Amino acid sequence: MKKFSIVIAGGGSTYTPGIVMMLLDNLDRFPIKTLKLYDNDEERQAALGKALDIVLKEKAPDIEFSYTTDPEEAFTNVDFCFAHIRTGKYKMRELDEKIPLKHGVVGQETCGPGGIAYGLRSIGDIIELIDIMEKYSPDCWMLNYSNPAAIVAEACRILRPNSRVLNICDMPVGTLRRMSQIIGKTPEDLDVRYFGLNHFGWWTSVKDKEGHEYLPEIRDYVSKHGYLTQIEVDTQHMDQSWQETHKKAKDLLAVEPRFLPNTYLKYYLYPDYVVKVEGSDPDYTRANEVMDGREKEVFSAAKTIVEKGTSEGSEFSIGSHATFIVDLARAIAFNTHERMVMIVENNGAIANFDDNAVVEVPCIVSSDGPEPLSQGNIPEFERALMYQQVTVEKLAVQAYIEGSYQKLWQALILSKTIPSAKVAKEILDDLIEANKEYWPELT
Ligand SMILES: NC(=O)c1ccc[n+]([C@@H]2O[C@H](COP(=O)([O-])OP(=O)(O)OC[C@H]3O[C@@H](n4cnc5c(N)ncnc54)[C@H](O)[C@@H]3O)[C@@H](O)[C@H]2O)c1
Ligand SMILES: O=P(O)(O)OC[C@H]1O[C@H](O[C@H]2[C@H](O)[C@@H](O)[C@@H](O)O[C@@H]2CO)[C@H](O)[C@@H](O)[C@@H]1O
Ligand SMILES: [Mn+2]
Repeated sequence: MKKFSIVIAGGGSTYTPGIVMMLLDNLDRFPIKTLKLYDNDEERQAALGKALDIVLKEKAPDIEFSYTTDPEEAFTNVDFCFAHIRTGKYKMRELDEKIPLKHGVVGQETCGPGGIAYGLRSIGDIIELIDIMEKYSPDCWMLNYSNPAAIVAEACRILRPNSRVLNICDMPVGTLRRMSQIIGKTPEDLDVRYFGLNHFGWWTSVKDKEGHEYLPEIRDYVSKHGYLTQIEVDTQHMDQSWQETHKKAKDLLAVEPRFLPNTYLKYYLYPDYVVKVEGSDPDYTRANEVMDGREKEVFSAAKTIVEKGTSEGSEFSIGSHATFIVDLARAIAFNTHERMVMIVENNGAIANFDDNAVVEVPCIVSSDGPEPLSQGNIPEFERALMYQQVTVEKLAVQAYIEGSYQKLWQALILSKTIPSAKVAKEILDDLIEANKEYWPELT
């Protein structure tokens, strides 16, 4: 079997060890020749790189492993770039969450004003990464997890329409894992129909390979418990705030009882609840929870491995969300025609939605990339919500490209998370100040 060369961009990410461990667990399905880490923060990446060097020497000495901050070295002779960068790091995520909250508005990584702010920081760095990849390895595919995926994907569609970049999200697979537990199956047993935008969608069917429809059974469970399941499905997302999110799916289902909701809809359908009842603490948000939790755990595990000179007894855990990346890379590398929920240009997949909208739908993935599967017409309620949100995403990208204050203000006004043009302006002005180092100048 051919061996592949991979660069992980955002090598210092908290997800890097989980992805590397998962790659090692799948070497029989996806053999690796070279594995490189690339980051623009040398110190952060080296902390993980040194530990992973030890892990790889112990577990897969044949793989050529290295880490670098040099783009040419990182991107030369690679088949795949797995990208998960965070422009501005957790320091800026914290501000994305805290600034809106100060104005009584949802403060979230990818939704509402925080997501828009993050989007305007991410676009430039992602486009730069694509250009570097194309310069040094023109046939390379980028599997891009970097958030906010909806805005990043729209920017790629406009600015690099022919590039081999696939923007992806693990939420659909993560939630399918929960659904499969509810009905005593595994995700591999199930095929779904799904429509929406990234972090904004609904499942309309969950069937096994014999064609049995499980939607009613899952809906019945979700109407009582949300997606909360008894088994620990995911070591990284069991914090209280995520439990609340999975539970809240119950109330999302009440709004549209026919379909199963993506949990991120809570920020748009229950923003008042999120801010006032759920206990969004303006001084301690998810960014703080992640810095005190996942980031500390991952970096202290790395430190222990380096100090002991071995990974025995203090191993990194396998990233549960990371299997999606291997399945996707395999689909491209081996033309597997796997069915996966992907972020793509609509082009008729949702019949009564704009062709040029970036949507999230099931696709068949082959060596040519994803081919969207038709989801037919969607109901008026969902269509209207989606149209409002996709316009937010389009305006944000246009604002970035044109340097337009007006368009960014309009994007914020249109976000269902924001109550008025006045509040939108106040938040925008605070975000501009906080993002001076990262955003284009807006006039
Ligand atoms: N799409 C999804 O469903 C999904 C799932 C999980 C995580 N993510 C995303 O993955 C990313 C990483 O998340 P994290 O919590 O581990 O963040 P993190 O801050 O731990 O890691 C991000 C890394 O990217 C690096 N970086 C920033 N700009 C860069 C650039 N221009 N070039 C190279 N490296 C750069 C940083 O130095 C940092 O080491 C985020 O964008 C997050 O939203 C997406
Ligand atoms: O708040 P964070 O940084 O812990 O997580 C934010 C990411 O959450 C989603 O991904 C989850 C997924 O929902 C869960 O099921 C599991 O598989 O883990 C994923 C993260 O590894 C979301 O899709 C991402 O876009 C967010 O970045
Ligand atoms: Mn996601």
